[in-house]
Amino acid sequence: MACFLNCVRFEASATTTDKPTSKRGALNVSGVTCYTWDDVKALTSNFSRLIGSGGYSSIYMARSGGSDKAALKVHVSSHRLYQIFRVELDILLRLQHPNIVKLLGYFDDSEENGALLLEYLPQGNLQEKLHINSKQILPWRNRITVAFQLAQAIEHIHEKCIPQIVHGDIKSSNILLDKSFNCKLCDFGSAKVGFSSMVQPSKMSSRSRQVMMVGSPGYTDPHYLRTGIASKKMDMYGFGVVLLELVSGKEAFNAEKGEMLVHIAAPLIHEVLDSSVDIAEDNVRRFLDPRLLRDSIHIDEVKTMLSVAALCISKPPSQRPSASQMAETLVQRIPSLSFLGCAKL
Ligand SMILES: Nc1ncnc2c1ncn2[C@@H]1O[C@H](COP(=O)(O)OP(=O)(O)OP(=O)(O)O)[C@@H](O)[C@H]1O
Repeated sequence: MACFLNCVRFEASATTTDKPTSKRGALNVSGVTCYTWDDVKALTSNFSRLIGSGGYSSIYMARSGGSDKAALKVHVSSHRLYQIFRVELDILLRLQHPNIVKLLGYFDDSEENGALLLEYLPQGNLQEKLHINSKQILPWRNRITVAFQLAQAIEHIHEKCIPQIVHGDIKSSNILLDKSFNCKLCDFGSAKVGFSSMVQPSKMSSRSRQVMMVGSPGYTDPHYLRTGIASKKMDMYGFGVVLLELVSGKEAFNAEKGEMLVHIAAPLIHEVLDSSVDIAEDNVRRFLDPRLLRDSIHIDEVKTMLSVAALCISKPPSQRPSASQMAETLVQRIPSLSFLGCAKL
C-alpha cells in the first residue's frame, strides 16, 4: 500500500508500543474479535517479534486463541493514515475467500491508531520468495498455482463482491504464501469500493496528484498514471506484471539498473500478441527464470502465462480481460493446474 501515499510517509511519527489506552473489552463481531490495546500487547508478547514492515505499518508475530500463530499489523499512528487503516479494516471485514488473507480481529481507537490481527502466513511474501531468498527456488508448479489463485482472488473482489472492490496495489510483496505456498492477497489500504474507484479526486492540486499517483514502481498502469482513474483494469495490469515476475524470476523494477520488467519483456510480449507469428521457443526459454529446472516445464504452459500477461499489460484498459476470463484461460490451457487441485470456484 506504499504506492499512492508516498508523499505523506514522512509524517509517520509515533512508536508502536506507547499506544493509547484501551477503549473496550474484547467483543466478537461476526467471528472477528475487537481487542483493547492491552489485549494487543498480550497477543504480541509486548511486540517482541517483528516479522515484516511496510510503508505504513509494522507486522508482529502474535498468538490468537492462546496458541495459534497470527500476524498483527500495527498501522503507523497518524490522524491522516488512520483513514488507510479504516479502509483496510472495512474491506477485510467483508471479505472471505481462500486466497485473501483472513482477518481474525482488530484494535481501533477511532482516532488515529489501529491494528489488524491476521492469519499468519509462514512463507512470507512472493517478492521475497522470487527475488530475495535465492536458496529456495519457487518451483514452476507453485508459480502457476499462485497465478491461478491470484486471478481467483481478484475475480472475487471485482466480480463477486457487492459493492465491488478495486485492490489498487497488486504486486508481489502484497501476495503472501501459506505453508503449502497457496496465495493470499493482502494489503487493502489502497483499495477503492464501488463507484469511488472510477473517480479522480477533484480537489487535489495537480502537483499533489502527481505525487499521490507515483504508484509502486514497475506495477503502475500507465493509463492510471495519465488519467488518475482507478479501475479494475489497473488491477489486471498489476496481475500481468506479477505473471511476468513468476515466469522470469526478475523484479518488476530493478532500482540498481533503473530497469522495468515490462520494458525488458516488451519485444517478447509484442511477439506473443502478434498472431501472425509463432512465438520462437528460444526467446521464451531466454526469458524463463534460469534457476528453474527446465526439464520439468512444458513450454506451452510458459507461453500461456506469457499470453495472459500480454493481454493484461499491453491492451488499452477497455480491451483488457477480466480476472474471471484469465482464471478460466489459465485452468483450461495449463492442464497441470487440475492435477495440482486447482479448479475454478
Ligand atoms: N499475515 C501475515 N503473515 C506473515 N507476514 C505478513 C503478514 N502480513 C504482512 N506480512 C509481512 O509484512 C509485509 C508488509 O505487509 P503489508 O504489505 O500488509 O504492509 P504495508 O504497510 O501495507 O506495506 P507496503 O509498503 O508493502 O504497502 C508483507 O510483505 C509480509 O512480508
